[in-house]
Amino acid sequence: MSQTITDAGPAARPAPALQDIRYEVEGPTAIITINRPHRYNAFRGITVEELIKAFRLAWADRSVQAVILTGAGEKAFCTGGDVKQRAETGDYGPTESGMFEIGNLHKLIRDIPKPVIAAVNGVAVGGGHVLHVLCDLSIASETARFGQAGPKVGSFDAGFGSAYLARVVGEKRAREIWYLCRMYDAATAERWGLVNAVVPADQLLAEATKWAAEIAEKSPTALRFLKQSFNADTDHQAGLSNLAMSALDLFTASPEGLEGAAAFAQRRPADFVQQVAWH
Ligand SMILES: CC(C)(COP(=O)(O)OP(=O)(O)OC[C@H]1O[C@@H](n2cnc3c(N)ncnc32)[C@H](O)[C@@H]1OP(=O)(O)O)[C@@H](O)C(=O)NCCC(=O)NCCSC(=O)CCC(=O)c1ccccc1C(=O)O
Repeated sequence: MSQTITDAGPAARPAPALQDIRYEVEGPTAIITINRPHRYNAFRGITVEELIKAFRLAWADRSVQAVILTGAGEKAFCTGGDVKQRAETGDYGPTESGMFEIGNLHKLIRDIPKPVIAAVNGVAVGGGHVLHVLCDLSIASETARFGQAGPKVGSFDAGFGSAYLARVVGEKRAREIWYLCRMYDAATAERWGLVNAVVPADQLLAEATKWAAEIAEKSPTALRFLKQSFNADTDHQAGLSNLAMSALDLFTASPEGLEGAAAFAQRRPADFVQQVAWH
């Protein structure tokens, strides 16, 4: 993905038609909302493609100085890959590009030279948890819950999802999160440094907007260099992410990976051990 997007101004580009997300600009803030509440805001291929379009719009729009990423409804921020879609078709569904670009989305959230704030309005699990971890800042509602679930449903993110998480919460806690697949409440997330602040659910978006407005008072150039400086220390994890996504492509098509998705869709415990293909 290109590192430089020429700022031609929003008028130069027609707004794309979006079906899985909403993109709104309010003053200096772009608000990107994953809008699949019937699937707890799980993402499919199209969702990821639209998120990439939205982040690129926010990058190119000089009036936008901060981005808020959130989920529609009160239940979920994002629950990662759409496991039902994967159980039905064996993949995350068709896309314009023909690719499932979750790795590029991860890199884009890091590369957009403007602070990204996750407003975590409910469950953030699996690939949805990874999205909030990758945001510069996270503000959670008191009702938010956090965790990784890949090893329960035949998936994993062994790129930023493991390595960058360990930078945020430390090795022991990152390993606990991935190995046990428990869910953690907002107070624990705040204590562990996973989120910057916790607020009542009805104040979440207002609080995130307030933080974005405070950011917008600062020098965009100073913030751009600071973000790039913070990122530089972990940019090598992008290579790890490429490897992890290649591994995940193979794993999700394996009997063990397919068993995880099928068990979730059929609401039964998975029998992984019978499907393991190595000794
Ligand atoms: C989120 C839950 C903990 C919520 O539990 P609960 O409150 O009891 O509600 P439910 O009745 O379970 O769910 C409500 C409703 O939503 C549907 N749903 C929830 N999550 C998903 C999902 N991920 N995909 C599709 N549908 C979902 C659920 O089926 C219900 O629908 P009904 O019609 O009412 O039946 C709980 O739901 C839960 O644990 N969900 C599974 C979350 C999960 O496992 N996500 C992880 C996917 S794997 C992953 O994300 C790690 C890998 C990764 O990051 C990645 C990296 C690169 C490429 C892809 C991925 C990827 O994400 O796969």
